[in-house]
Amino acid sequence: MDRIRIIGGNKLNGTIPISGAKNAALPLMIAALLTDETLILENVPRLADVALLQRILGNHGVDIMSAGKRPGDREHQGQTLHISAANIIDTTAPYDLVSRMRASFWVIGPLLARMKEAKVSLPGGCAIGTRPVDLLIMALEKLGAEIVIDGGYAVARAPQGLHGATIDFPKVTVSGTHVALMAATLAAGTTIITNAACEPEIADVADCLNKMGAKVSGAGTPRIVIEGVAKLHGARHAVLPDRIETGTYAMAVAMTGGDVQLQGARPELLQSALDVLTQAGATITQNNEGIRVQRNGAGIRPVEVSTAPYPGFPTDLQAQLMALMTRAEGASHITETIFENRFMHVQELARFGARITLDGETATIEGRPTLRGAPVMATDLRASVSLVIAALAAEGETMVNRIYHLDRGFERLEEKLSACGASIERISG
Ligand SMILES: CC(=O)N[C@H]1[C@@H](OP(=O)(O)OP(=O)(O)OC[C@H]2O[C@@H](n3ccc(=O)[nH]c3=O)[C@H](O)[C@@H]2O)O[C@H](CO)[C@@H](O)[C@@H]1O
Ligand SMILES: C=C(OP(=O)(O)O)C(=O)O
Repeated sequence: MDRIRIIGGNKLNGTIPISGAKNAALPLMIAALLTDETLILENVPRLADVALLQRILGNHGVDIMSAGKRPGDREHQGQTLHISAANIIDTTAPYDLVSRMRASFWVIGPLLARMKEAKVSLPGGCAIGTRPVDLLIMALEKLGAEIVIDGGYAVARAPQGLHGATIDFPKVTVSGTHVALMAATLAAGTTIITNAACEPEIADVADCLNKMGAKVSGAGTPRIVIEGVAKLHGARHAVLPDRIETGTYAMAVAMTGGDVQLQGARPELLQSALDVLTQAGATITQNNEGIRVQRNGAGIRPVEVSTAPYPGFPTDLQAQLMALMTRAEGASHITETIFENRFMHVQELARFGARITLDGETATIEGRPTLRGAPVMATDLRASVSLVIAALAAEGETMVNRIYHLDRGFERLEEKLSACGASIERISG
């Protein structure tokens, strides 16, 4: 299994290109199931999750071609995928594939809408909480589906097709909103989703659906209205930049000190996180290229932060902020309100000498002037990258084990960081 070795202590200086967002690319690829014409997606990141979803879609009979570079493309431009679901040969998404990536469960929405049936394995448990799918099932039932759980599968049927409905989510759910939105595009009549998730990835998917002929308005707000259409067609769409990758590298720079240009980043996608970084002592400026992050001289100031649905501080940046606060000049408090058990990084950060105590959903972090490198490993994606952030500032060597989590969500991580002066290398095998 690959590992990453980091020798801490170098400041980061240079440019980091921001990739397309994993959490938009996945539902956009799934949206291709809604049409028998080709959906062309640009700026798709090269990630393990994207490759796995290609396999899952392939299993349904979807044809995916990765187009070569075009003249004028940047050296590391994301890939362009031509996705054609002209013939769906199988409406079952099997356990061995779905259990490895939660978002693959979302195929249930488009399959039901277009094929009137789907049999999808319940997604695997995950290291950040129980993560049920009851609200996704509730939304599809409102749209007219009959769903039973049988043998670990959600078996869904809508023999008469789906129909429009009002779906009022009792809590904000990104997965629920994606699935309801995609399914409603082909339902007969109008669907209104209230208390919808407002994450930019939802608005990106809605933009793409509208290019495919859907009639969606209000995406990016808590009230989305979808007028169902009989058929969707092909389209071309570029995946928006990854705000979580952006925030992660911004925190890495705040941690090590230095001056880095996050190329292609869009500040409006992560304003709450940038505000927290400014409070912590980083200087953030927007320019034509993206976002510039600097911390020169000043220490790291402690912060009080609670995670919240968009536009609040993202849970997907909570672990990275905690790593940063391990070196703050004072005590910070970070409260996790989205997932009940997203603190697996706490015990690993302790290996660097960090002082963190947990009380329910709140972590208190007593900042320390120095961390020391250590062997570490993590059980989820963002926790893993928080260990990389700690390691970049720790004295001596850190070995990060089990890095397949990192490969799920960070494209060329070690290449991007070493180009800015980090001492970081992947050790294969
Ligand atoms: C691929 C992707 O985009 N993943 C993101 C997505 O996950 P995901 O879409 O799974 O997260 P949700 O927004 O659905 O979950 C939010 C909360 O609602 C709960 N819930 C959800 C569905 C349900 O049927 N019942 C239920 O109780 C969850 O357990 C959680 O406590 O949004 C999360 C919250 O921003 C991010 O951390 C993930 O990175
Ligand atoms: C939790 C995440 O992903 P997933 O929802 O696919 O587990 C994430 O991207 O941080």
